[in-house]
Amino acid sequence: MNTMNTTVTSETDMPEEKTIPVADEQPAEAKIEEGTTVGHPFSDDPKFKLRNVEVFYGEDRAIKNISLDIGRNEVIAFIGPSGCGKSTFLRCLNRMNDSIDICRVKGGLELDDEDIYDSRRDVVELRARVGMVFQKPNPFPKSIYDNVAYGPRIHGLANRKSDLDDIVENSLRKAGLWEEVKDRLDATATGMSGGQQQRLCIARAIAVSPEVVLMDEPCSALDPIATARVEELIAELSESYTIVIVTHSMQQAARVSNRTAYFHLGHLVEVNETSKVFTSPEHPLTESYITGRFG
Ligand SMILES: Nc1ncnc2c1ncn2[C@@H]1O[C@H](COP(=O)(O)OP(=O)(O)OP(=O)(O)O)[C@@H](O)[C@H]1O
Repeated sequence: MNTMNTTVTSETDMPEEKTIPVADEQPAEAKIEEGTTVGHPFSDDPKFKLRNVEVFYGEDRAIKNISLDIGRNEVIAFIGPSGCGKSTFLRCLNRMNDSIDICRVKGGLELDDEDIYDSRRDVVELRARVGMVFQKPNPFPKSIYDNVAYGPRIHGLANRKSDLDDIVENSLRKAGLWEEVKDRLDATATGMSGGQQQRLCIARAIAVSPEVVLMDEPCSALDPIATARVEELIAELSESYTIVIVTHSMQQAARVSNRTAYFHLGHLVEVNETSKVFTSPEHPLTESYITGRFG
């Protein structure tokens, strides 16, 4: 038998192998064109209009020319590999990056057509309108009641004790916590379970009647039951608020959001209806990420 035709004599004779992309190794067709996002990054009824946004930490550019609208009363999820800039971009929406000395934000960022970064803007008022819930529940070392009453007190939202009581009760009800805590409002918040503490932080955020709630991986410190409870809550809150959620869980993004934004190395690669992102993504990098090839 003549085996000459099948004998590999050098590396160049090797059959071509298909490579699977990993984090630093992108498929050739997966080039990112800076400032270009595939899908539907814009909205007919934007709450936030974000244009050519760049964020620097010192000399390092963490956000690279991102333009996006966030619609009124939509739930939008930010997903992408670790370090791609999801939290940095989220924190621009209520100027949480102001507290980081080396951080600079450039571009057009508007909330209801008003410049978020206008130097005359009252940042305390901005953060009352655009509340935030963090990864790790961070209740104040105060009573359950005082945690929720804190914001309304500093913003002067209640003139009488009975008004404040109503705000506290309504906020705890909306956060699905009232029945569990109504008989121990004076108990210290730090004695609650992690899931209860996170729902308390959500109650605290909504007590000042925000228009937007930003959530930075709100369930990452919670068990599956507490996570399910917070996800139900997001669905209920989405009727009244715009919600922006950063999540590492694609299942969570699929369960709670209307649109999903995929970030990669500081770029916004794709924004689309959530069902589309998870069933037929338009960009090869999104596809690689959601099929678990990297990230
Ligand atoms: N305070 C900071 N000082 C300097 N660099 C920072 C700071 N915060 C974030 N970065 C850098 O900015 C980039 C984006 O980080 P960011 O935390 O926004 O990403 P992320 O997608 O939210 O990541 P993760 O999913 O791991 O939370 C990273 O390179 C990170 O190292």
